[in-house]
Amino acid sequence: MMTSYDPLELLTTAEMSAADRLTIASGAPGSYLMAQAGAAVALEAEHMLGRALGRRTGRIAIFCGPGNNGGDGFAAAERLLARGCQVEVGLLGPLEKLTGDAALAAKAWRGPVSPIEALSLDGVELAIDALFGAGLARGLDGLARETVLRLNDWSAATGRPVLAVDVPSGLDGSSGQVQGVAVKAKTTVTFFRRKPGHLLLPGRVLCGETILAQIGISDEVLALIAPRAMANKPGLWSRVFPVPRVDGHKYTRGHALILSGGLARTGAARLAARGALRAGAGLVTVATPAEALAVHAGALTAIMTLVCDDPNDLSKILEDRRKNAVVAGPGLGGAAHAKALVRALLQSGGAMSPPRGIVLDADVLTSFSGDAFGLAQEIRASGANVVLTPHEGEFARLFGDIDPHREGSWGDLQPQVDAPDALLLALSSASKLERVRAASALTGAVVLLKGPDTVVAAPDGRASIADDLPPWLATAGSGDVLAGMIGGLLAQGTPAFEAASAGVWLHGAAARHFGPGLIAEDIPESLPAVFRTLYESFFAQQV
Ligand SMILES: NC(=O)C1=CN([C@@H]2O[C@H](COP(=O)(O)OP(=O)(O)OC[C@H]3O[C@@H](n4cnc5c(N)ncnc54)[C@H](O)[C@@H]3O)[C@@H](O)[C@H]2O)[C@@H](O)CC1
Ligand SMILES: [K+]
Repeated sequence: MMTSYDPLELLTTAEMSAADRLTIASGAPGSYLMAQAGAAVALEAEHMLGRALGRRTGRIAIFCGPGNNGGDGFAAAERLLARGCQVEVGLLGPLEKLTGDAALAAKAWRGPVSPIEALSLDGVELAIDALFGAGLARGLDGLARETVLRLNDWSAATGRPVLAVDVPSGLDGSSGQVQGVAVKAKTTVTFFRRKPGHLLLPGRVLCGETILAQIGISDEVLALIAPRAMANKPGLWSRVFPVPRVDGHKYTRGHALILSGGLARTGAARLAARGALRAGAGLVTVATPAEALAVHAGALTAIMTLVCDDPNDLSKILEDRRKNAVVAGPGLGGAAHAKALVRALLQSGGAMSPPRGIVLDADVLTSFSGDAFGLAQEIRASGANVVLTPHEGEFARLFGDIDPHREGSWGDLQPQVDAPDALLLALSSASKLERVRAASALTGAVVLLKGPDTVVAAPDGRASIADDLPPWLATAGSGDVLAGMIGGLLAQGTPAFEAASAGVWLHGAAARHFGPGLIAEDIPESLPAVFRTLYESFFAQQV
């Protein structure tokens, strides 16, 4: 059965094997799961042929590997043959070496099996890639590599599609990274739950459209597996989303403070402020150097202004604990100035309850380049709910080349983090998910690493991955708006992980609503329409 909705949980390949084992242990034979997987692949193959040719004929070539992914290929082949399709099967390696369910599926296949190099693609309408799935253990080489390249060349030259079983072969399902080479699929059929690699780049592009099929694994296994990575969809954060209440008023919706840079760079703070206001903060104030006050005052209406020239001014302003969320970074300017302001910001608030929400972005992150330990210590000492929102460049400058062996670099931080060596290794991992998790575990902040596959991670290991951000969101000032929106959600009391995840989703939804041609100013203005749909569909609230 194919699902038309997207469940949130994302399972690593190890978690998926656990789901498989638990299901088999509860009495469902592995051969049954494989038959179901094969049937789901066969169904999609027929759809694809039907779409391409308007009929269900045309040669199908199935490329099977030596494990259970290949077993799924055999199961699909038998199903397609039974449906009257023309199917040919090639196997990587000797038939006698197949074991377990894959051997049973191969035995049940009534047609011939060619060595993989002899399986011709001439005149083929659809190729099925069942070489490797969750069991990929290393980079592809030799005949496996040649076969993948042959499939890709054929597809590029003829425009005919490849249907991948579980993941395109060569793609690591947990990280979304390519191991040597990988198949470029038109469609991927995966089972039970998606994996992080279906969402993370380049995986998402290599998968083409990912279709989820249910093959008899019960949702009950999720309670035992307790997956920590989720697709970033409203279901992830709707429980704590600040839907306005009839008996609420602007003071219950918090007060966001946005720090501005000097005269030449005020736009970024205004974009962030507009984002915070549209995201629902009750009040928004821009704290600006005196030199830029007139510029802001002339350009702002609903948003207030305050003069803030130095860290002392900021500490004074923050004595007002109703200012419960702060955004610092967009257009803030010079490293020394930004760093001094952030120190004052993190040291203010003390034992505020609930702690102040703080978004650190752009120039603030750059001001701590190479000093992730220093930033981590300040964040941890502050007791604030901090969200860091780097793009790849800022992330690399902050966490890229920290030296764990430098005398005193850890300061008093080491006892505060679990498995520090593993954590430092993970910071340079090829997996975006693992890098962001490590950065979060190190700093004690929620970390959001931007991109078409934005990842948000919390210090406890929870993570969300976006899968629907439109490419036109990458426009000047877009990140400033995002930082402001997260500040606006924090001001309303949304917990940091959910505020960051919801901010990412709303940002993408606003961009999708507006469409191509979007500039940063359009994002806050598109939010009302997004809220309307969200409230009606998710909170059953008439708007
Ligand atoms: N819930 C599940 O886990 C289910 C899994 N099924 C299928 O089973 C697959 C996983 O099966 P396996 O664990 O057998 O793994 P795979 O079939 O992905 O691959 C394992 C085999 O490939 C070899 N291998 C790994 N990397 C290689 C490389 N780089 N070069 C050459 N050989 C390499 C291994 O030695 C092993 O023989 C899934 O992807 C899915 O298609 C389905 O049958 C049904 C349910
Ligand atoms: K595959």
